[in-house]
Amino acid sequence: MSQEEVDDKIKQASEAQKSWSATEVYKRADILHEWADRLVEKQDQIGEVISKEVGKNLASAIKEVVRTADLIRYTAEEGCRIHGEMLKGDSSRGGSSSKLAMVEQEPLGVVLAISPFNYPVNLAASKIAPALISGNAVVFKPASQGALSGQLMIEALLETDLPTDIIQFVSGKGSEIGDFLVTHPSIDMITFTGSTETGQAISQKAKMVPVVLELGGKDPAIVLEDADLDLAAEHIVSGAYSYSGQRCTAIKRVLVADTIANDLTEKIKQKVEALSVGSPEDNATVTPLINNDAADFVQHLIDDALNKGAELITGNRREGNLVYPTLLDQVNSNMDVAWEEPFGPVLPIIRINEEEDFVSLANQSEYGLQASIFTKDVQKAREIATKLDVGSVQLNAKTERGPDHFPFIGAKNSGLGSQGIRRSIESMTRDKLFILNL
Ligand SMILES: NC(=O)C1=CN([C@@H]2O[C@H](COP(=O)(O)OP(=O)(O)OC[C@H]3O[C@@H](n4cnc5c(N)ncnc54)[C@H](OP(=O)(O)O)[C@@H]3O)[C@@H](O)[C@H]2O)C=CC1
Ligand SMILES: O=C(O)[C@H](O)COP(=O)(O)O
Repeated sequence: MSQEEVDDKIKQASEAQKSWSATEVYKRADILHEWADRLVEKQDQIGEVISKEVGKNLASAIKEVVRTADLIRYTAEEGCRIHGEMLKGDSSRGGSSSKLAMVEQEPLGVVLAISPFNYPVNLAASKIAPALISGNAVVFKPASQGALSGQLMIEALLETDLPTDIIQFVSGKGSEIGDFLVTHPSIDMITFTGSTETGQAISQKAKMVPVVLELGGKDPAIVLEDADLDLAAEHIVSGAYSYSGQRCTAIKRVLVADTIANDLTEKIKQKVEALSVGSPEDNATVTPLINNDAADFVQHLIDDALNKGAELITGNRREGNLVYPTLLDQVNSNMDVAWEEPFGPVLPIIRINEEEDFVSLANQSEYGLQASIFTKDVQKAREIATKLDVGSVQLNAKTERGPDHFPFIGAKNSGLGSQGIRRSIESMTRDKLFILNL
């Protein structure tokens, strides 16, 4: 789309929003439920397009559509439970009980939703549904690779009774229309998921509008001496390699006590070598990466680590965009793979000798999305968790965003604000007071 077309779309959204915010919440909820029904009906069709468009295995792509329908239904229900509050004035010194404030949640206006390629339906709906239930209009810009899936999802929404101008689908490269969108005077809020680089640029350009950002990560799996190593290996492999590591919440480094590192590495190796590698149509776990640059970057991380003395446990094979699952041991802080987010199927193992290094190394990262701790000692896990500079800590399980109603937060360069159904609704509304002076 040209900037003129985008401008028209934003104006239409802004105009339509006024009557939408006056529409009863139960009617907005009915529309969202209908949207969820349509998505479930079309799960095979949309799943196939996701799979072909972003190379996600077909079963996971279909699962993404069904998960999204659940998210939308939960959002519709949650929106019906937002009631505001009543405050009495006599709780502050000098105040009076004849002053009563009704606090209501008002929509912000037009929400700009920008989503990444890797969950083109789920991460779009997790922005669109909360915006709609709270009375906002939405301008939705999908990732260019992911735009067809996004369009199908919006077509399903437009089959409901939603007034058509409330949702505006805007296509075009972020590098061409991104700045125009994020600085447009009729955009009242920006909700973005994508890379840290793009997110930081958006937050610098956006003028006086709330911005919620979910960005990159370098989630560590911290494995303590007493951990159940079979459980840890199972979660680490599924966390690191599913969808070829193209998840913000993928496990992107293992910090393991040196005394158990050999055993853990062997268990991880066996599971990695059992992963299916191949095409999305055949439901392989590891499939070709989104583009050639992404595969080049992962290859650079592997080469850099090997040149600097890392030990290749398995992998380091490539066919075009397809990078075979790669496991590296003896990784140290001088290697790029210790710090960079690969967004691909390479996992570094970093051996830890001093207990305090678990936390210090985890926190040295610029990112702070999630962390996993594997141990039988809940008290110790809790002590470590309180020191980790991340949004969420998982005990004895892989890092992950779901379930979708949990708050999802990125600390440091991993984000700004909080998502998760209720938090997303709150981020798209503001308090408005009507004060009775009786
Ligand atoms: N924390 C989280 O919740 C998640 C974080 N991510 C992170 O996202 C990254 C991968 O996703 P990817 O799609 O490559 O991320 P990008 O940052 O490249 O793109 C994300 C979105 O931003 C758009 N965009 C690009 N440039 C601009 C701009 N100047 N202004 C406005 N919008 C712009 C893109 O459009 P276009 O495609 O047209 O360039 C796309 O829609 C990883 O770093 C990953 O960690 C991913 C999922 C979840
Ligand atoms: O983009 C991502 O990585 C998603 O937010 C991950 O979601 P999940 O951890 O629930 O799969």
